[in-house]
Amino acid sequence: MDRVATVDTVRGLREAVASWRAAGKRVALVPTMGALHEGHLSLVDRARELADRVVVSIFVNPTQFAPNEDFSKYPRTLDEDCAKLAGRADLAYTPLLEEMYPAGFATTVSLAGPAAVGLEDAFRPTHFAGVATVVAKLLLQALPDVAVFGEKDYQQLKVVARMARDLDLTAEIVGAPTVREADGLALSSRNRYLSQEERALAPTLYRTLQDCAARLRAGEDAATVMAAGEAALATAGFAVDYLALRDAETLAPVSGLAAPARLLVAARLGVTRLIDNIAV
Ligand SMILES: Nc1ncnc2c1ncn2[C@@H]1O[C@H](COP(=O)(O)OP(=O)(O)OP(=O)(O)O)[C@@H](O)[C@H]1O
Ligand SMILES: CC(C)(CO)[C@@H](O)C(=O)[O-]
Ligand code: BAL
Repeated sequence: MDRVATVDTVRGLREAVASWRAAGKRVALVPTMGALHEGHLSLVDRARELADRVVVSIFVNPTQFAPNEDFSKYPRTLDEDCAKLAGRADLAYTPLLEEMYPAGFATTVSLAGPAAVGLEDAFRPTHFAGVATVVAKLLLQALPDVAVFGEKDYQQLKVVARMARDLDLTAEIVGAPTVREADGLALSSRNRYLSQEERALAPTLYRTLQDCAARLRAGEDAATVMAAGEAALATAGFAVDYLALRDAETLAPVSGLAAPARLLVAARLGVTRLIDNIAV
C-alpha cells in the first residue's frame, strides 16, 4: 500500500521544509487530528493549489479536550490516514505527545476578543486555549507560507486567524468550505459515533440552518427565527447548545443582516456533539 512520507520530530519536519525552501518552493500546512475524511482531503487539495509542497499534521491534541470529553476514544487511524495522503500530500507530521509537550511544558496561548468568546467557548471553556497553543506550535515548527483550516470549525478558523495576526505568525491563514454528505450533514470524524437512528436525524441540523437563513434573508426578526430554529431542532431530538447569528468576520453577536453574518449551531444527538454553520 502506498503511504505518504512521515516525520515525527520537529527536527525532521524542519529539515524537510528547509530543503523545500532551499529549492524555492512554497509550503502549506494542513493541521488535523487524523481520522481523515474527504473534508480533510479537500483542505489538502486546497493547500496544493496554494503551495508547491503540502504538510499534513496529525496529532490528537490532549490540551483542547476537557477531562469529560472524548480524547481517549477519539478515532486514531494513522495507517489509513497515511495511505489516504499518498500522492496527495508531500509529508505527514505525526509527533508523539512528548515531542509536542516535552516534560516541564508550561506555556499556553491566552485568548480574548469576540472571536474567542461565547459559542464553543461557552460549552468548552478550555478548548480554544488548547487549540491556539498547539496551532501556534505547529505554525512555528513548520513555518509554512500558508495554513488551511475548514470553515466547518468556523469559530476555530477565526480564533486562529486572530491569533496569527496578533502574534505576528507569518503564515497566511486560509479557510476552505465545508464538505457535506449528499443529505447535507457536514463530514466529521465524530459522525461515526452516531447510531443509525441518530444518523438519519443528523441532516436536520443543516436543514435548520438553511431554513433560518432563508427566513432571515426574507427580513424576519432574528430573535423569532432563532427561537423557531431551536424549537425545530429540539422537536427533531437534538439538545441544542447554541444557535446564534454572528458577524461573519469578527464573530461579534449581531441582531440582523446589516453586514455579512454567519449562523452557527452546536447540538447533541445522544452522546454525539455536532457543530455546523453557514453564511447568511
Ligand atoms: N466537513 C469538512 N469540510 C471541510 N473541512 C473540514 C471538515 N471537517 C473537518 N474539517 C477541517 O479539518 C481540519 C481538521 O479537523 P478535525 O481533525 O477536527 O476533523 P473533524 O472531522 O472536524 O473532527 P471533529 O469531529 O473532531 O471535529 C479542521 O480545519 C477542520 O475544520
Ligand atoms: C486545528 C486542530 C488540528 C488543532 O488541534 C484541531 O482543532 C482540528 O482538527 O480542527
Ligand atoms: N475540529 C475541532 C477539534 C475538536 O473538536 O476538538
